[in-house]
Amino acid sequence: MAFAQSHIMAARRHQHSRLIIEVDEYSSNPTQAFTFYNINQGRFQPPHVQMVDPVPHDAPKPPGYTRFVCISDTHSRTDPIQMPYGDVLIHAGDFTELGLPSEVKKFNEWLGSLPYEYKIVIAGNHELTFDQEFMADLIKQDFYYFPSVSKLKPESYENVQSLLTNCIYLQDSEVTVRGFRIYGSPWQPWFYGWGFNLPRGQALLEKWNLIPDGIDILITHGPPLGFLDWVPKKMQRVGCVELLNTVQRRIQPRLHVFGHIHEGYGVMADGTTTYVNASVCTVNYQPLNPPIVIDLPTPRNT
Ligand SMILES: Nc1nc2c(ncn2[C@@H]2O[C@H](COP(=O)(O)O)[C@@H](O)[C@H]2O)c(=O)[nH]1
Ligand SMILES: [Mn+2]
Ligand SMILES: [Mn+2]
Repeated sequence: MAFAQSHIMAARRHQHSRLIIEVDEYSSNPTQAFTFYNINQGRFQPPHVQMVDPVPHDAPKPPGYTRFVCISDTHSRTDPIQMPYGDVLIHAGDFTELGLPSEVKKFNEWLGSLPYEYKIVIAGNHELTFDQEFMADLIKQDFYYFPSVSKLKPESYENVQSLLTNCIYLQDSEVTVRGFRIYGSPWQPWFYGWGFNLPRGQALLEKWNLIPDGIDILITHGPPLGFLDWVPKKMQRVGCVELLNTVQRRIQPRLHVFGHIHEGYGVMADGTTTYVNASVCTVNYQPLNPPIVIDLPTPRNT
């Protein structure tokens, strides 16, 4: 009996224990990490890793599917975007230039004009006012790096999230819609000290460790290493190594939507997860890339 009980306990512990992701030895050099894992493991190569053609906007939705319309990096330039039919809108951050309340209100009005059943939004590094710690530091530095934000009164942005009345805003949090568990997080690797920047390695891994097991759709502002994260002018991979390891080894979502690296617009898949870089704006901040449509089978009992 004692054996049977301890055996059951061990099985339970196994069932509830979570895979621990550790900081990668190549964390601080993503280009080197990409080369190493490609040569030694073929980690980013066919046949399991492929570019994917996006679903045409006029393709009929298969019965029993939910249609996701994915956009990112609209940077207050929504007017020319042709929005396709769909059920759920996902915006992966950088909807403004500086997170000014006037920009947030305009974006919220635009969201209100769209017909989707659910609209899910996260912040990016340009939504400065959504990052409360960033704003507190900025005030201490007398707005040295962002003088145009200095005219804002703290009362106008302290509760800036509440201006987003026409969507579900996620910030290290999750929501279930149509049976899909969806998690959103704005953090990305440090680059010139914008909002929600964190150093590569342990600091970012701690944010990814907040993502619960069992998430179906992950939304982050930045890409994981090796998926639509290439910056041609620098000849660099800039995706987060810890995000890749968390996505591929622990979360294994059906869909991972991000933006941030405008040059990486497109769709890839690794056999488990479909990766969408939904940047609407090009590297010159022109809103020329169309929204990306993804159909997923709707979970039963919803
Ligand atoms: N070499 C790197 N370039 C980066 C990184 N993060 C962003 N970028 C470049 O900036 C644009 C636009 O980004 P935004 O957040 O200001 O809209 C992006 O397309 C890249 O060219 C980085 O970590 N390293
Ligand atoms: Mn952007
Ligand atoms: Mn960005």
